[in-house]
Amino acid sequence: MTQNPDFKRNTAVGLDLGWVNHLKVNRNAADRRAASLAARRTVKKEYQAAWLIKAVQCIDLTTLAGDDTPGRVERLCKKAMRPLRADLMQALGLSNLSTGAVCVYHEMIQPAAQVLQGRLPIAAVSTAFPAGLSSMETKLREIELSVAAGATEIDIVITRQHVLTGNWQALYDEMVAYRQACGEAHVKAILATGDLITLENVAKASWVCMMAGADFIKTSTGKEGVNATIPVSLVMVRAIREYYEQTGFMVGYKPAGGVSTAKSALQYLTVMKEELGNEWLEPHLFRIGASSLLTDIERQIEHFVTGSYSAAHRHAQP
Ligand SMILES: O=C[C@H](O)COP(=O)(O)O
Repeated sequence: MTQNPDFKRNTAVGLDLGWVNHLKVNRNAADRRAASLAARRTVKKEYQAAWLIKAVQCIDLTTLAGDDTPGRVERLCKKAMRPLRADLMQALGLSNLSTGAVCVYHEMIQPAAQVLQGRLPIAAVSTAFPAGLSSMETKLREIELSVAAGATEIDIVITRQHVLTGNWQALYDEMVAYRQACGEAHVKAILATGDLITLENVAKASWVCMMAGADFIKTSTGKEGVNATIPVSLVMVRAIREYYEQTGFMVGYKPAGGVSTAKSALQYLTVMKEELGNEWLEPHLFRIGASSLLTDIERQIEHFVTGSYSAAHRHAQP
């Protein structure tokens, strides 16, 4: 996930229940800050194009559908390796561009690996995605099988009932076990924030997963009623910032689910830049989990290059 040999991967630091139990979140303040961030920073023209290229590099290009086929995954992987049309790449003076990774179900790891040949990371969703309600034994085995099949990133789903019942020890223990089962593969902890009811629960779950060694914290599976939002993102990235201040470990952030427009991608980049700084705007610390976002980004870049929009259907869907 990271090319930097000096990068210090997060490891379990122990569960500090006193800290977790005292976490508080002011919902109104988070909403106000979210609204002001969206309104305050707008980027135009070549700056916008540069930010959109950055967004492309941070996409986990995703297909997580019951009717996925090796053919669809093959197209997704080809798109991930060449996310923009050749004429747009040429106009922008770019020779190399790819998304951060592809993200698929376990059964699609092998078809993805055949196309990618190690050129891009494969993230696999795991632990009985999206509900997470299989036995622990099954979930750990699933992780091991996905790593053995070639996934270098594992997106696990947490057990929501541990959060909803305040059983932080159980959440910590499962996250430690998932991290261990991943071995060298990096682990993204999906909190399914739309199921967690309060922002305080989101903050606490973020902290517990980081204390247990998560490499990334991720908002959603894309299957909850409410997926990534800016207020939830503010709570999660502030937890990442404080965790870094306390431990020195840099944990990544992945908003996922419903991020389908270039405009919304720019908002998430803004949150990262304003709250965490430029260091967190790289693919080893920031990903956007999205299935259709790339289509809109390519359209906006085409508009920047040619001055006009083409219909979305003219852009190859992954
Ligand atoms: O993790 C990624 C999400 O499942 C993708 O959600 P989306 O299809 O709404 O972009």
